[in-house]
Amino acid sequence: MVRSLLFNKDISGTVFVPNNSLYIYAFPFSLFFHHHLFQHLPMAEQYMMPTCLIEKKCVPCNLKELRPMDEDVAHTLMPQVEKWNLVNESGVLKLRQSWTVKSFTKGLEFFKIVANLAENEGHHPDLHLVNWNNVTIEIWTHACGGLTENDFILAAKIDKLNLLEQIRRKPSE
Ligand SMILES: C[C@H](O)[C@H](O)[C@H]1CNC2=NC(N)=NC(=O)C2=N1
Repeated sequence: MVRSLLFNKDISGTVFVPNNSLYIYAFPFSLFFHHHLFQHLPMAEQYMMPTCLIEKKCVPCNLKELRPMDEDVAHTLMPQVEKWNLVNESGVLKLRQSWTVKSFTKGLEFFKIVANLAENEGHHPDLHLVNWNNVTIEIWTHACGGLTENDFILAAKIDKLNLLEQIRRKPSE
């Protein structure tokens, strides 16, 4: 139970949903502003933070008992994929991010770099290239119809690629 003076209620895992689909995760901020509230918590709870996604590897999604994660669990991982939006498409949670590239072929180069990463991870995003220079990537685990840790690992690794910088430097074929 994490009480906040600011909101005067239990805010552990609270999500404030402004008028768009971007979720703002309050917990880290409340941790910063209300750290004195945490002194009474056992050490483990005070510093219980998600594992470091960038160092993990995606695992095969052929486990029969694979289940999509709950929305509140997804929010504990969002701070590690802060450029991504968490969207809920008719009950299916997905990670989504969009970029504008300079040309159609740059968009394809963008996809090629992401495809190499996806093949290495054995986990694959949905790639959209629309209106010739708008790239959108959506990541979710098709095998269970929702989000698993694999999706967050892939999202974190895509951000680490620094794609716009990479395709800017590459001469167009
Ligand atoms: C065995 C292997 O893990 C599966 O076929 C993978 C391949 N890539 C995948 N990618 C995504 N996004 N969802 C899946 O369910 C999935 N399944």
